[in-house]
Amino acid sequence: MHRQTLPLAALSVWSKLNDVSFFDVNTQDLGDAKGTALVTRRKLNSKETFEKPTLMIVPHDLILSAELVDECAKVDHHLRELLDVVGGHSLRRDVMLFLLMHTTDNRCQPEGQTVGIKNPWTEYVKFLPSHIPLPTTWSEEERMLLTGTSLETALIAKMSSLIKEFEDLQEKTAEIAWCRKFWWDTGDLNLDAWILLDAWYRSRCLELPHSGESMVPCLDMANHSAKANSYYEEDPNVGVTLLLRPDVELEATSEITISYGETKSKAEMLFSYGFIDENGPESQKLVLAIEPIPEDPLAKAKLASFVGKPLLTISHGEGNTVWAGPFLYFMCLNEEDGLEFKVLQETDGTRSPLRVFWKGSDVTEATDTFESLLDDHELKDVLKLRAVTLLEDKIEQQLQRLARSAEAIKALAR
Ligand SMILES: C[S@@+](CC[C@H](N)C(=O)[O-])C[C@H]1O[C@@H](n2cnc3c(N)ncnc32)[C@H](O)[C@@H]1O
Repeated sequence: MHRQTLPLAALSVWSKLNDVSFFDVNTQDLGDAKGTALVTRRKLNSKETFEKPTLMIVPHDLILSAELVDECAKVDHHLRELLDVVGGHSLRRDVMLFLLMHTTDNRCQPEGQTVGIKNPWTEYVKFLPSHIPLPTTWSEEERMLLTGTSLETALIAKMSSLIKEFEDLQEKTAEIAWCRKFWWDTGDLNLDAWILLDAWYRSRCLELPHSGESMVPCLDMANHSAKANSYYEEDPNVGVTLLLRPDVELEATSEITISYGETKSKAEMLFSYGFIDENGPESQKLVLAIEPIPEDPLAKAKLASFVGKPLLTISHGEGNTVWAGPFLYFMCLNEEDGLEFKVLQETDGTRSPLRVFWKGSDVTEATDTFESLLDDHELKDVLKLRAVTLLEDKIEQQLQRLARSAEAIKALAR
């Protein structure tokens, strides 16, 4: 999408105009590896002081949260119209529509009107990067690198939901004159632009105690570290404050970092932020989707009635490898073993949803606990062996896929 950008050097002017205070902190471009970052202007020390050194204050009215979207939609009839037609699905999608309005080029219409009402975000979006290395923005070849990893199916699902959202936007706004003029007739708005809006949101939003999931201008220039030297707080009367952690001593031009989430796995970091922090949690996890056996006549009923998602998780940490796959136990059972599906007649004559019975007892709410339900069965060892055999098959298939992916990576590197 054609959009205006502003150099990082102009951010200090924007900050002054919008009352964002920086204390001893600058923004700096760290190049392709990390993009923009916050760095110290001078040596800072939080050791031996009682005051928590404040690095930045962002006023409350700049926080892009559900509240700001609602407030803006009250005065901006174009944004209101857009939200009425395609909004209301999720906060993420509403914020993406808000950002879309602010990136829509405000070239004058013939009658002298512009689209959307200006606010501080109209300029701030011009500082946001045009590329974020989230897997959704990777090329086909780069996506191949995820073959056989936990992210492969997650990325396929994410791409298909982004495509659906974009097509929905296109279809529902096709007859709105200003959308047609600025987006569709010019071809200015395409799927890549929608993917970038999603990447902005996911890589820059954070959870605030009062405002909820939000984007905070300027604070969103802070990069992540598992050993972050700073943290943020929200005061609803003031806004968001960035503070130096206690016992931190930093030289001038050191990077100021925050934590994007201490418990996030490496896969989650790559999926939502486009990088892996080598200092992040050590444990390695592989999550695979399990499909029922195609010849199983009960396959559809099992999928429909399983509590939770049919996943296999293999985790490795502290010298130990463990697996969990409750669907495998359910998947390997047949009617002869004691499994039954029934649709019951309710007292009002209606039919109940599918119910699952194991050896005569209703276990509809417990289909993810078959590993223990099997313990009372006279053939429990045989049944459990079937589940382990399915697990072995799944791992074997996975190893073959990983080997093919390794060959593809070698070919790419040549
Ligand atoms: C909230 S933004 C931080 C500012 C960003 N660097 C920029 O250029 O605008 C989050 C993005 O910064 C980058 N990033 C943050 N921490 C990083 C790190 N430790 N290593 C590599 N990239 C990082 C990733 O691209 C991530 O999606």
